[in-house]
Amino acid sequence: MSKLVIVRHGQSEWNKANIFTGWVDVDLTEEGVAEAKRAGELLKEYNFDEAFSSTLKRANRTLDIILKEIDQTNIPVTHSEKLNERMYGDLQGKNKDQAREEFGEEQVHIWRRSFDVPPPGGESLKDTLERVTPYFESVIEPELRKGKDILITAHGNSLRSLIMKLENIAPENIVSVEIPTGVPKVYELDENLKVLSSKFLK
Ligand SMILES: O=C(O)[C@H](O)COP(=O)(O)O
Repeated sequence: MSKLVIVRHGQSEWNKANIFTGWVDVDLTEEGVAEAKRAGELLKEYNFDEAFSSTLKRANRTLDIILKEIDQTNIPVTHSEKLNERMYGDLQGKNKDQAREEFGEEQVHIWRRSFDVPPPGGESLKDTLERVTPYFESVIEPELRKGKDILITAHGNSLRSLIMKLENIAPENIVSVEIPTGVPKVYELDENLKVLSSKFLK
């Protein structure tokens, strides 16, 4: 049996300002740092063999803060842009409320939460899933199959892709899945990587 823990980064400066972020490399806010510390406190009983993160600072800092908090800064850490947030294209840098005024509530909701409609110049969730899943299967799954316990810090939409895969969620049902910032979700997996249990730690 192995454990997989996924954590969305703590609140970022652009989460706070309600701005589409995507690949823009913004930092955590003070509250985001506090959320990451709290995630660490909740993970004190866990012993990780390895950790993975994106190449974006908000996820990397979240991981660093958690590892420091649980006193496991010596484990191997791998960074990959395959785990980066969904590329939000022309929406990056735009305030989400202003985008709703400009393009309409429904269109913005479709861009944010539909499975296969990309925002202009950006990635759909499907595009994101198509880069996250092969990476997970080729790099992270082999470690889980060895019985290793793994921590991943990443982003709202890269983690929604992963959750779709792990929980076998159909494209029409992923629309309503939201991942809070800084709250660890723990999966217990059997040797075939079937999910035995999953829960958010609070
Ligand atoms: O990139 C962003 O703006 C956020 O991290 C995720 O945004 P969303 O909830 O609009 O997909």
